[in-house]
Amino acid sequence: MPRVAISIDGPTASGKSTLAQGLSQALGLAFLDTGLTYRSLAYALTRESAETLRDDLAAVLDHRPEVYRAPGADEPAQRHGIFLRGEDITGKIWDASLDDNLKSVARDPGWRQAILRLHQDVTERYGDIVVVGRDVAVTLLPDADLRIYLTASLAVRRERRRAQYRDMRDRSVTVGPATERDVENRAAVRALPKSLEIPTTYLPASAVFAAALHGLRKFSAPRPVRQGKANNS
Ligand SMILES: Nc1ncnc2c1ncn2[C@@H]1O[C@H](COP(=O)(O)OP(=O)(O)O)[C@@H](O)[C@H]1O
Ligand SMILES: Nc1ccn([C@H]2C[C@H](O)[C@@H](COP(=O)(O)OP(=O)(O)O)O2)c(=O)n1
Repeated sequence: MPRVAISIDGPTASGKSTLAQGLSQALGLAFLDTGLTYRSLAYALTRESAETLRDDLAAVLDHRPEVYRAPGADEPAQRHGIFLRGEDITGKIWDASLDDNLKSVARDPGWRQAILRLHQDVTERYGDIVVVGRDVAVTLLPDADLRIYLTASLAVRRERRRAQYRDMRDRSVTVGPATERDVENRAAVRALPKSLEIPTTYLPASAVFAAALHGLRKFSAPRPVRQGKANNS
């Protein structure tokens, strides 16, 4: 049973990875960025047949999450790494030419199911974890201690992504409005217990981090003992 499991959902450039990285470092957790698996599969499809990948994705693709083994550690004990048949492809999954493959993978329920199974293996192996990505609260971490949904206006998300990738010519900076999937996902997270929506448009990353920690404390605090009428007399 994990000591702590946190899910972070939200649209592109709402600050999911930034918050996850901060929480995993502060609390000494693993950090699984599920978007990296979607990107890796988009890349793997340029090298392997869809049939081979569908048959047993975990046998071909290895996603090693970032891991902080102690709260407050300066450096992770392990950095994010994606391996295709043992070859490190972590640096190859960002090219904008993979965008079409990425969209097909994300839309296909069969691929989503295969990726979910791979992620379930990872969360079982690593235990205490922060997981980032669309739909993870609903599909991957049904027992999370805290479910975060981040929002930010489209203009702010576009500006964040543009600034983030300013010096990286191969990366796609396209950021669109929240998709139908984002809207459904937001409603689904809201309906779950221990969920916290953080509107980040006007909040610096440090304030988002503080709000998340506050939520974690609130939801993990023991419930106050109710005083019955008989005890109050
Ligand atoms: N609250 C915030 N305020 C301003 N910039 C932020 C905030 N959160 C994240 N950023 C910056 O915005 C960019 C996108 O954040 P990122 O965490 O990669 O988003 P996501 O994982 O949701 O796509 C990064 O450059 C990050 O430093
Ligand atoms: N759990 C996930 C993670 C990513 N995806 C899809 C949607 C995203 O456009 C791509 C790439 O993920 P990534 O985390 O890099 O994307 P964002 O920065 O959040 O837009 O994969 C998904 O459908 N479900």
